[in-house]
Amino acid sequence: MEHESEKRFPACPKDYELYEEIGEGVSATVRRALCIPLNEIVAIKILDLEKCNNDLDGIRREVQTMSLIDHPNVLRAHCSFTSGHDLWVVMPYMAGGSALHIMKFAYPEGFEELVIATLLREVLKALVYLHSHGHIHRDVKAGNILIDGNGAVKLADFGVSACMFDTGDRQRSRNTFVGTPCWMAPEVMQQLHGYDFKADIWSFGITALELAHGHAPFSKYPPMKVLLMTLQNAPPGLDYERDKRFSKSKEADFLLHNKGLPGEKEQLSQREYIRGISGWNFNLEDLKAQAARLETSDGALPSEEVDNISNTKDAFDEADIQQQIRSSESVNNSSSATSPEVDIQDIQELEGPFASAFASRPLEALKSCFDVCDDETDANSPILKAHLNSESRFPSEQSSQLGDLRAAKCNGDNLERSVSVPTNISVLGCQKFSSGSLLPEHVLSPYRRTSGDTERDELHRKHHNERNHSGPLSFRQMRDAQAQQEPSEEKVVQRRGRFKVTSSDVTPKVASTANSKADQFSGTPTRRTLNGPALLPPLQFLLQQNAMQREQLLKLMACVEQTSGFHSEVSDAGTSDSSQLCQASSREKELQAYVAHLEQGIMELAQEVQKLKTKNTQLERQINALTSKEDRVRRR
Ligand SMILES: Nc1ncnc2c1ncn2[C@@H]1O[C@H](COP(=O)(O)OP(=O)(O)OP(=O)(O)O)[C@@H](O)[C@H]1O
Repeated sequence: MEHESEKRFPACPKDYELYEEIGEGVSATVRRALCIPLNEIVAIKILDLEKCNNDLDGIRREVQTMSLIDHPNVLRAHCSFTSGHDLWVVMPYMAGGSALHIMKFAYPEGFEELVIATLLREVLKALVYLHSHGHIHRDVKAGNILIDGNGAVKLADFGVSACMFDTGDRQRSRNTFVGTPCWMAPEVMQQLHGYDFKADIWSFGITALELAHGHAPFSKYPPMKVLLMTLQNAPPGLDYERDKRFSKSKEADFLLHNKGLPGEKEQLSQREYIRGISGWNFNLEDLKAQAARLETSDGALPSEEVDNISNTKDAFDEADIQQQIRSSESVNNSSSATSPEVDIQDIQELEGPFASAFASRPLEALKSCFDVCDDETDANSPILKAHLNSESRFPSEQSSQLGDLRAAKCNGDNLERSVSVPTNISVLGCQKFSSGSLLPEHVLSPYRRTSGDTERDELHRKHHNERNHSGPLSFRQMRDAQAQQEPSEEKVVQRRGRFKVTSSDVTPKVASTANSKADQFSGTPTRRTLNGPALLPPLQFLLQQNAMQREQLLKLMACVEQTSGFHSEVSDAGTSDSSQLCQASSREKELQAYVAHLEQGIMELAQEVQKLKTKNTQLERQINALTSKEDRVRRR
């Protein structure tokens, strides 16, 4: 355990000299700073309390909880205090930046498997710790995986993000989300039955995909569409056709193909899935309309692109997701069937079999991604102690890749090159940088602008404009989007971390008409009892959707065959495999069978009711006969 915080960090703004901004969230900015009395560099997260609709005490409590956290993989606050309208949270400065930054500037297509495994392993340790202490992180994402100057990986933003979440019931209104809900678990979006630590596991999975692909699933889409797709589709996952570079673990194979899952569990899983979709707390048509409006109104996606997306990517994503339904259901099933303790135990147990897949000295893999800055060296870091003196050992595949990079000239002027050359390459091929290539001083930071450095600015602009719906939306971006979507700030009805739920241009949702399939599909905010008639409309709707998607897929496949150069885009969209079509149709068949089964059940119930009615009539007759007999006897 670290005991950095045993140093007394002053709780007064004048004791800190603020330097450049190193990060920006919805309601907070993060700045590098010097703690003057201790002569130590720190990071200070400055939260604008006016933008946070929680009460101050609640925030204080959360920050206090944060300072009680003591785990090498969880970033712990040194101290916190208020300054005017702001809350200052003083934290250790993580010189390596976030996994998101490293990825954006050096590995835009995602990290190597070894690096991903290493990062995730450290994050899992943090989550096991938090969950076993009854905490939910609620904001697991690459942007919150921070790396210090020694290569230690820490999960950041615990407590700080939590305090931005509130717990009130979702307003029954047409909601507008500002921010990106890419990492948000469906149950958190639904706000129906609450959520637990499993929400973190969802975000963890999304983060894994983010690290693998360079962006979170659906990150190109506007928030409302992400919301819709997350709720509508089965959980995203790796596509082993597209992601051939990743090894296929036995565990993943098991989950993907549901091998050995007993029939009863499979049924339970199916029911879970259907229960999930029939319990939506969203009006599907509203969401679609809003997503469509956002796509065109915010100028993020030109209409052509929107068409492309809706005609290609969506369709393929859908098919891709259909293929993954089995695996996701088995995951859902197993997680829902076990207690939190059991799940945590499972994670711990997984360490054994998984351990062999990781680097024997995991941080070595990370150390290849950035330099160690001597002045940032933390002698107390257990990870540093374990790894600092170790020689890098890489699997042959990675070595050859490094060899390629080694061939590249290390030129400080070439930013892209300088950020993509790992430390050990610098050591081998050229003079080692005294500070990390990924340290803010040397990496092209989106937040740091050096005057006269037009190349940086250009790259910054490029990256800033790319994927303007992915990753942490900058506050300015969100403010602009918000300005378009929300006529006034008063309309905000809820704020959940990065997400704002507003009631702008909203008329209270009137109870859906009985004929509205969409409304029936979306469900009502109160929990419904699961009965046959209630299930039929959503299932029918799902069938319809499946048919439409299949049609789209067939069209697209024909199109792909004709059009050259389209293939990469298609495969990028995550599908193109005819087996997915089979999956979709087998899913359709399964659902049809289920509908038939339900219809039969309903018929049987109707017959039963009829029998009972007849019996009832007979009993009434008997009672009448008895009563008249009794009357007659009495009269005599
Ligand atoms: N202690 C730290 N040391 C170094 N950089 C940090 C530190 N804390 C945060 N950052 C940087 O600041 C960025 C933004 O952090 P912040 O927590 O404000 O935003 P976010 O998590 O992306 O958004 P939000 O809090 O709104 O969900 C991080 O991604 C990281 O790059």
